[in-house]
Amino acid sequence: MTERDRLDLRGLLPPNVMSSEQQIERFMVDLKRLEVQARDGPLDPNALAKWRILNRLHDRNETMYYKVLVAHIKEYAPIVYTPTVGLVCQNYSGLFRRPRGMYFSAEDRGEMMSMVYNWPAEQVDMIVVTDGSRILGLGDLGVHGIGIAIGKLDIYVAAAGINPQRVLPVMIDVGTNNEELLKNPLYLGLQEHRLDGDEYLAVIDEFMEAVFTRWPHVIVQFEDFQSKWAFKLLQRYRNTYRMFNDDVQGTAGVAIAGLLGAVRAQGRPMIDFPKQKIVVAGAGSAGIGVLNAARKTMARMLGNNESAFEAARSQFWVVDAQGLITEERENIDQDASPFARKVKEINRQGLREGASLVEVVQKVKPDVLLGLSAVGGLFTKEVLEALKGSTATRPAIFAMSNPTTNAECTPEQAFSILGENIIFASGSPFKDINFGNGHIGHCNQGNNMYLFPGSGLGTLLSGAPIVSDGMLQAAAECLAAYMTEDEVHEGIIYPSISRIRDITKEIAAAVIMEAIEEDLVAGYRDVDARELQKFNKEQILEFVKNNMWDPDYPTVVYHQD
Ligand SMILES: NC(=O)c1ccc[n+]([C@@H]2O[C@H](COP(=O)([O-])OP(=O)(O)OC[C@H]3O[C@@H](n4cnc5c(N)ncnc54)[C@H](O)[C@@H]3O)[C@@H](O)[C@H]2O)c1
Ligand SMILES: O=C(O)C[C@H](O)C(=O)O
Ligand SMILES: [Mg+2]
Repeated sequence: MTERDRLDLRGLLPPNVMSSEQQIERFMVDLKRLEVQARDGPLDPNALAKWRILNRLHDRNETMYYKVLVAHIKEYAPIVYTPTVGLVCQNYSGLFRRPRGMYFSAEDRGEMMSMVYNWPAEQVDMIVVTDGSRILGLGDLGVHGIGIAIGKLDIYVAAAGINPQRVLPVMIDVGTNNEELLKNPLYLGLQEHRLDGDEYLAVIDEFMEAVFTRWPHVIVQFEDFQSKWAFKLLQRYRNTYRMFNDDVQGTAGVAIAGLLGAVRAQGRPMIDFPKQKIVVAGAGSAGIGVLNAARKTMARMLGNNESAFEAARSQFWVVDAQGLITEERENIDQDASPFARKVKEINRQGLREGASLVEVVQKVKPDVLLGLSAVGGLFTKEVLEALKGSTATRPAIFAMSNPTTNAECTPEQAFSILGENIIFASGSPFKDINFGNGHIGHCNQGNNMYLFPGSGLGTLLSGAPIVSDGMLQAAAECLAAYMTEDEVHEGIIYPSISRIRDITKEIAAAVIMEAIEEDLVAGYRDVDARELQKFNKEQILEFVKNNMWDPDYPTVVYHQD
C-alpha cells in the first residue's frame, strides 16, 4: 500500500494486493477456462472470447472500439452488456488484465478526497458506481462487480455519445458477504464481510464528497446496490447531488413505457392505463421502483389528486419470495407496504396473505404479469396456464430479470402456452419467434438501457443540479411515444437496439425540455441557461446532437486541395 501511495496509484488498482505466485495462479485459471467452458459453459460458448477480443481492442484503440460498438450495437451490446457482462463479473479474477476505473475501499477511509486526484482525466461527466452487492440477478459479486459499471458506461459512450475520456467506472469495495469469494485466494477485493449501518454510509458519503469536490458537475449513476441500500442512498443524495439510481428509476421509466405500449397494443388509448390489473413478482429495488412510478402515472391520468392516488393502488398485486403481500405481512418492508393489499379486498377475491403466484394470477386474471424477481423460470407452465384466464384481449408478460438464465420465462414458453396474441418483453435479449405461418412473435428487450443514457445526457447538457422526477418521467414518456401505432399493433413496444443512438438523442432533448419547464437549467459549456431556455425543440435536438461524441479519428494533418 505504501508503494501504491508513493506512485499515486491508490484507487487505480483493485484493493487486494497480490503476490506474483497468486498472479500466476490467476492467469493459469484463466488459461484453463477454455476447457471448463467447453464442458459446462454459457449458452453462447464464444461469448467470453468475444468479450476478451473487444476488451483488448478497448485497451488498444478506444476510438476503433467504439466505432465497432456503434456500428454493430445490436450484435455486441449482449457481449459488453447484459447478459455476457454478468458472466464476465462472475469470472473477473481470471479475466482481469488491466484496471479500468477506480476502486474506493473500506481501507481508504479518510483518503478519498486526495486519492480522487489520482484519476488522470481533468474532467469527468459520468460516473457509474456499484458496491457489487446485487449484480444483475447474480447476487453479491463483491469487487468483481466493477464489470457492470464498465458495461453501463460503454452504453453511455455508444448510445449517448458521452466522451469516453470523461467516463469513470467506480467500485466501492466495502467487503462481500459472498462466502465463496471470501475463501477464494484469487479474489481481487477485500476479504472481509460487508460494512453495514453507519460505517457503510460513512464510506459512501466520503466517496460522494470526494468526487463532487473534484468534479462538481459530474453525474453519478448508482447501479446494482442491494435494495436495502438502493432506496436509502437515493433519498439521502437525490436533493443535493446530481445522481440517480438506475435500477429504481431507470427500470421504472422503461417499464412505464412498455406498460403504456402494452395498452396501445390492446387497441386501447393510453389513458386506459389506470384500468390495467398488474401482478408484479418481485418487490426489490426494481419492482418497487416500477410500482411507485406506475401508480403515479395512473394517478396523474385519473386527476392527480389524493383519491386518484388511492384508486391507483388497487390495480397492483405484489408477490415476493413469501407470496402475496398484504397488510397482514409481519415485518413488512417499508418500501413495499404502500402496495400491501387490504385484507377485506383480497378475501373478496378469494386470496390471502402469502398466496402463491399461480393463485394470484388465477384469481386476479391480470392484464399484465411483470417479473423482477431474479428467479429464472418463476413463470412456470402453471403460472402461464393461469394467465390464459386474463381478462385482457392481449395479455402482456414482462420477464425482466437478468441475465438470460434469470428471466422469469422464455419467449418460447410464453408464446407456446398463451398463443400468438400476447406482448412479450424480457430484460436480456432473446430472438424473435417465427411461428412458421408468416407471423412473428416479437421479443422486446425491456431493459433500462433505453432510458439511462438519455437521462444522463439530458441532465448533463441541461446543467440541472439534480435529476428530478419530472425529468425522468419525461424520459419515459418520450420512449413510450417513440413507437408508431403500426409497430405497437405488431407487438413491438420497444425500438430495436440498433436505433439506440437516435432514441437517446430524443430522450435527452425531452429531459432538457422538462428541466427548462422546471426552471432547473444552468446551461452547458458556451450555451448558458438563458440561451437554452429560448431554444425550440428543433434547436434542442440540434444542441444534443452537436454535443454527442462520435468515434472519429481526429484530423491531425490538414490537406489543401
Ligand atoms: N430489465 C431491467 O431493466 C432490469 C432493471 C433492474 C433490475 N432488473 C433485474 O431485476 C431483478 C431484481 O432486481 P432487484 O434489485 O429488485 O433485486 P432484489 O433482490 O432486491 O429483489 C428481488 C425480489 O424478488 C423477490 N422474490 C424472490 N423469490 C421470489 C419468488 N419465488 N417469487 C416472487 N418473488 C420473489 C424477493 O422477495 C425480492 O422482493 C434482477 O434480476 C435484475 O437483474 C432488470
Ligand atoms: O444491467 C442490466 O441489464 C439491467 C439492470 O440494470 C439490471 O440490474 O439487471
Ligand atoms: Mg442494474
